[in-house]
Amino acid sequence: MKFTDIITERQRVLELRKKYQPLSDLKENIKRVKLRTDFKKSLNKEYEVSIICEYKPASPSLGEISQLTVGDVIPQFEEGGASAVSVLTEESFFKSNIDNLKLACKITRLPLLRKDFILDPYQIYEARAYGASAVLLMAGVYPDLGEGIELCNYLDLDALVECKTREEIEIAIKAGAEIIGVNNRDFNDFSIDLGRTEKLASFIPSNITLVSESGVKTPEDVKLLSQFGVNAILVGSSIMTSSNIHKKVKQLVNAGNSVISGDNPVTTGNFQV
Ligand SMILES: O=C(O)c1ccccc1NCC(=O)[C@H](O)[C@H](O)COP(=O)(O)O
Repeated sequence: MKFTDIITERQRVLELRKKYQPLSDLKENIKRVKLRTDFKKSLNKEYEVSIICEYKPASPSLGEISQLTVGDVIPQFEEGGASAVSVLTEESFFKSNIDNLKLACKITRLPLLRKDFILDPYQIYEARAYGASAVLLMAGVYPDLGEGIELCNYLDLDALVECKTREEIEIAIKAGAEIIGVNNRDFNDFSIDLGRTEKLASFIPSNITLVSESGVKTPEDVKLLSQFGVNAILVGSSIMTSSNIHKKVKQLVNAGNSVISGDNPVTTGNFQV
């Protein structure tokens, strides 16, 4: 399976969604959906690396991960001290859907990220209509990043702009990104390299919120990434496969709480001085 297969499938399902629920309907629905902001704020805690916990039932790299529902896991994310929740909404490869976002809204007051392969403004409106506080925009995938970020601003959504290279970071900054995510997973062979965050962190100014995404399994991983000046870490698989989700989240959260004020007192923003 190639990354382009995911995008092709996403495009196919998107066209069906547009027929099932036209944009005009979504715009009507948005008027009735309570605004959930503060995603960015929840990631910017002084002397603390925030943990974003992801609802992820399956993935291309692991196949089926868990049969637990959002109702099973989100209260445990909350109890463990998660700062925000990411909900995967892709059907075919991640076995979730947009209704899980709506359900998540009823379960938690934590900020909610819509995690998907966003290709079209329709999906940004959809995220807002289903209760998201933020959406993931991939710098290498979304057709016009500046317009995407502007639409997010217009709808009071935060945009987490995912970048894989220094060039993508430059594009994201020019487009007005305020939150940048560095994904540690290679989308060709699915290998993980936490060193990618280390490599790219220095190109991200400290006024931009930095999120490290993917491959985090242990408190040691959290401590390592904390040294690179990240503000937040997005974790999915290792939490979803844990036999004690609440305890696992707490361990990662505690690791994020202790590092900056303890082991790395000289870290400021995304740059180490
Ligand atoms: O997770 C995958 O296998 C995957 C494959 C191809 C494209 C994207 C993929 N994952 C999306 C994500 O970014 C992760 O779900 C998220 O960062 C959490 O990662 P992890 O903690 O490693 O589950």
